[in-house]
Amino acid sequence: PRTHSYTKYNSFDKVQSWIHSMASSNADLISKQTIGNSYEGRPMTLLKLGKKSSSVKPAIFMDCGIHAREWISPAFCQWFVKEALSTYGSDSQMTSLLNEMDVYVLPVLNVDGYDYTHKSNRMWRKTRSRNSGTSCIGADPNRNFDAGWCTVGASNNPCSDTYCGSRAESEIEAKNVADFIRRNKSVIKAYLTVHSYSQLLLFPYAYTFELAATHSELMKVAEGASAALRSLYGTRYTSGPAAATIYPAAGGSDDWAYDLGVKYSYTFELRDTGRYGFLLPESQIKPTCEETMLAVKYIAAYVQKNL
Ligand SMILES: NCCCCC[C@@H](C[SeH])C(=O)O
Ligand SMILES: [Zn+2]
Ligand SMILES: [Zn+2]
Repeated sequence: PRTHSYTKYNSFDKVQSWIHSMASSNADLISKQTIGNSYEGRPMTLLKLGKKSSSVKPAIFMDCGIHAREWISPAFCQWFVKEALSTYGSDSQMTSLLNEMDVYVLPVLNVDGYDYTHKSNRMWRKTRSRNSGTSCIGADPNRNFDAGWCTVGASNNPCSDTYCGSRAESEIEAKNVADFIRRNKSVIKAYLTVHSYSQLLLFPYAYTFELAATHSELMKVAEGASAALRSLYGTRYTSGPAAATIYPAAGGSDDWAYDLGVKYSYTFELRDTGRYGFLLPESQIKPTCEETMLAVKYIAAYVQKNL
């Protein structure tokens, strides 16, 4: 049967059926909405976690699977949803968080690419959009946002894995996310985007070496989150502004959200540091998700305290 598992890398179809079953599991705490379709017509289904309320609540937005081959990322978003729903009512912090805030979770942003890595090319990164004038397919959705678009750390060659696209938000998947965040920017207080690998907790900017206006606060929170993560299994993360900590890279979703006014904007690079890389064994899904929960909850608690 189409069995979904939190400790396996689930196919797109399994994730989709899981999303629907979660959304119908607890109408008081979770609902779903499709924020648009992908290039190949797959739905981009967003889960909204949080105690149902007639008034608008401040929110956190988290996306996973923007890069197709980074399978541990969607696995974490699924884990987060399970943890949130199963510990609401028993874990005081999660209960407080979901009472006071909403948490939007997009389990798989790059749905076409994710499906393609399961069926064709495990190492695919980009979207699956057709580029004119070449047989090379797709653009890097994390170079496609309107943030210093294509100025640094991106390529204008459609055959490159960091192709920035024909224009900012040329990729419908990036546009669907940007549209949703724009529509809700008055309530979205934090943006988290989950990638792998390298064990890094990055924050703006990647499109410039200039420090963000709130650099010291972003750094303080990142260091606290990394320490929380490390407390479980000793996994070591490096925190810092992306340009200097990993590499300069324009067009990123985190830089774009930060410049839109989302004060707390972070990119996670989950396990490992290169031994398995994108091919992280399923045996590491559970420990990776457990430790990452601590970091995400740390950030969420900080955001909630500073509403
Ligand atoms: N906004 C860019 C943050 C730094 C780069 C993150 C990595 C994740 Se695979 C990348 O998009 O190359
Ligand atoms: Zn990535
Ligand atoms: Zn990465």
